[in-house]
Order: sequence, then structure tokens, then C-alpha cells
Amino acid sequence: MKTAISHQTLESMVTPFPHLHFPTPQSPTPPSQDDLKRVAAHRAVELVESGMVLGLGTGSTAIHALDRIADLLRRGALTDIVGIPTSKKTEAQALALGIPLVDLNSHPNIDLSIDGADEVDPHLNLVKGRGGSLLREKMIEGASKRFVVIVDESKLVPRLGGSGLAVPVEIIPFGWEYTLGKLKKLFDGVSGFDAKLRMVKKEGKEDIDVTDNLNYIVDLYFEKGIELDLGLISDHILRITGVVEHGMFLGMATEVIIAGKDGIKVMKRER
Ligand SMILES: O=C(CO)[C@H](O)[C@H](O)COP(=O)(O)O
Repeated sequence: MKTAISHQTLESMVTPFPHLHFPTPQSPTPPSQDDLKRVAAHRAVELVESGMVLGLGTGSTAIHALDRIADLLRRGALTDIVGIPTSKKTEAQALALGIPLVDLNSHPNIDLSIDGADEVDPHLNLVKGRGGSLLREKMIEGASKRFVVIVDESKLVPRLGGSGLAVPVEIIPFGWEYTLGKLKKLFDGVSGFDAKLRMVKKEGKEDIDVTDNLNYIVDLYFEKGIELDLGLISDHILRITGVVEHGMFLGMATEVIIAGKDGIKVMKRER
């Protein structure tokens, strides 16, 4: 699989927003980040056809896709859709919206998954899982014929890990300090590297964050982004016993829909 993306091709794919209102130059309010997330999500939902099995993403961008799908189902513009949620949160949201759900066991061949991302690099590699759902997302999106990523332009980075935010790794709770130590050792000597167990505030108290799969998350920080070979890093992380999965989605996205102040850009991967 090779990516055919350059800045030039990216620019040439810029299209105006065809169906959504945006403030004109006369208008004082620029689109908010949430407006941009909704625009990208609605564009992706244009790819949904009746009868499809859909992977339903997790997060503040993916919820706009769920809302739109539910709206089209209610109006009869889409029929016979079933969705597979990538998290318990998405499952609850989809049920509340009336989207029929199935699971990966009964439906292992997914037509289309739509999900957000935390970072997108120029080769369509992603960091996902700052919302904690990376494992189910990777399983479901990996089982999809088409995996469409929806982001606002703030998610574009020259290299993964480059936004200063974390690259998450899901680990089993047993011996977590041992696994954290192994991850730290792997990147020993990498300047500006740090690794921390993800914590969460619950009722005013700090507690360990637990995933839908009852695992923990270690967040890896790379001050300058990952300057090493991503495939190699992926292999080394996955080889640590105690690691379940990491949040680098390499070569998985078939296209990325990016909403920015100037319009929508679509980056596609050639198969
Ligand atoms: O990977 C994810 C959750 O695990 C999300 O897709 C990612 O965190 C992006 O979230 P948002 O759309 O809220 O910015």
C-alpha cells in the first residue's frame, strides 16, 4: 500500500463546503473547532449507503457522524444500517440515537468505519486513543474495507507525537510498573522522552484510568515527535510482554477528511 500524498496533491483536492453554512468574510464569527469537526463528519457520512455495516468511532468528532447517521435513518434516507461501536461510550450514544448495533463476532467484514484521530501525519498514519478506546478502534477499523478519518485541521502534524501530546499504549494491569519500566527502557536515551501511567480524576480524587477492556494506559511523550522508524517502534512496543496494543495506526486509514477554515481537504491512500 502506498500513499500518494504531497502538499501539491493535497492542495489540489481542496473543495469548498458544499452543503453547510459557514460564516462569509462579512460574518464576524469564524467556524469553531466543533463546527469543523461536524463538517468533516458530515462529509464522511455522505459515503454511507443503505445496507452497510459501519464501524462507529469514538470522540467529539465521531459523535457528529453518529448524529448525522441517526438523522438520515430517522428520515428514511438510509435504511438497513448496522453499526459496531468502538467503545462503551459510543455504544450508549448509538443506542440513545436509535442506531441498530451488532458486534464484530457476527459481522467481521465491515464496509466502512468513520472515526476521529488525535494526530495525522502526511502519510495518513495516525495517533489515536487519547480517549482511551484504541484497542477496540484498531480491531474494528482494521476489519473495515474503508477507514475514513475525520479531523479538523489542528490534528495535522509533520510527524507522529509531534503535537506534544501523548502516544497511548494499552497494557494489562498485572505488573504495570514492570511494563512501564520496559517502555521507558525502550526509549532510553531519546531526548525529551517520557512515559506516564494515565490517571483520571473521579469525584475529586486521582485514580488510575481503566479502559473498556479493564486495562491501563501508558502515555508516551516525545518532545520532538517520533524521529525513529514508526514500523520498527511499533514492533518493539508490541514485543513487550504486558503490552496489549498501541495507538499508532500505521497504514490503516484509506482516507482522511480534514475540515479547515478554508474548506475541506481529502487525503487518500492509493491501494
Ligand atoms: O482515538 C480516539 C478515542 O480513543 C479519538 O478518535 C481521538 O481521541 C479523537 O478525539 P476527538 O474527535 O474528540 O478529538
